[in-house]
Amino acid sequence: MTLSAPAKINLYLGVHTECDDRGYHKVDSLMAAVGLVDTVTVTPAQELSVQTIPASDFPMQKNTAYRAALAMAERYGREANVCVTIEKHIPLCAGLGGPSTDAAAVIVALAELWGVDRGDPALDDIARGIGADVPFFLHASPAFYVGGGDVLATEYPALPATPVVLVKPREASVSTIEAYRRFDENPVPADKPGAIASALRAGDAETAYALIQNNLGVISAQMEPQIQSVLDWLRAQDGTVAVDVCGSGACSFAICDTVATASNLAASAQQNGWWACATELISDTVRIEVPKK
Ligand SMILES: C[C@@](CO)(OP(=O)(O)O)[C@H](O)COP(=O)(O)OP(=O)(O)OC[C@H]1O[C@@H](n2ccc(N)nc2=O)[C@H](O)[C@@H]1O
Ligand SMILES: Nc1ncnc2c1ncn2[C@@H]1O[C@H](COP(=O)(O)OP(=O)(O)O)[C@@H](O)[C@H]1O
Repeated sequence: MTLSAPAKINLYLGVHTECDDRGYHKVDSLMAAVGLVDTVTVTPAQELSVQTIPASDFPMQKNTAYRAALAMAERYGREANVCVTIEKHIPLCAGLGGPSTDAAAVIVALAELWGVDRGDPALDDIARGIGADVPFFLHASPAFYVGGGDVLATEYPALPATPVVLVKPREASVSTIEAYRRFDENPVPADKPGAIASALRAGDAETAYALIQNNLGVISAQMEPQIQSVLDWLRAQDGTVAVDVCGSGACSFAICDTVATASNLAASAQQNGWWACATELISDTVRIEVPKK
């Protein structure tokens, strides 16, 4: 079975200083999937294995896909005897949710193989046990998450296939843990999410894009000056409608007026030595690919 596992951007990220029992910050997170995908293949095997292309520099057992398979096996009393191959396209330490979407793809694949209803709430519990962003990839996009950013509050109508450019300084990487730690040292207050949530509920994409914000991204840009350089550059370009950091970074995104703007900006960003990709907002999260006849 082959699945496409998309990246996400945060249209709104509001981190608060309060933390829950796990030490997770209270987070309001409004996420949307984009068309940049990892491709995850899950096939029956003698035992569980996970490999990535290109190969990872960390043990298979630490891969979120491996952890998700074990958690599924434990919950449903089954053996996770599958070989998982992940073609990686989503950059690491980017705030694009790469590890989270890969984990969600394995949850969806095993649920399908074992006849588990995709609406089973246990899947959300397993997902949030792997990481705060994982539940998002099991549901519709865009959607609003509360709690630690891992509890679904509202799914919204699909947004138009809006052009987006993603730009990441190649050497920059921000650890999510470190970004939250620095936030605690010097918290930046967040505006309330009500206005952007209302715009999305009404299907008013233009108003929603004007209200994009991320108070954790402010911290990440302070931690990594190259993120600030990318933000400044994107904001100075013609045709960018809204610009912000993806989650905790180090990637940033711009909503663009046209497909041509997104692809021209990706080309110019690459000439600046940055990783960049022109893509668009999509309405699906993890999806099982139907084999071509
Ligand atoms: C910041 C966000 C925004 O979407 O994502 P990324 O930018 O990393 O993609 C999320 O809040 C991250 O989600 P995710 O990357 O899944 O985080 P996890 O693996 O669950 O947590 C990593 C660490 O971040 C901190 N953490 C995470 C979530 C949260 N609400 N409060 C926290 O303090 C904790 O220190 C935790 O140990
Ligand atoms: N399936 C996976 N794909 C990529 N990285 C993974 C995966 N599973 C675990 N990791 C680890 O997660 C780290 C990136 O995590 P994180 O910074 O939270 O990503 P992001 O911010 O891009 O969502 C990698 O450096 C790697 O060690």
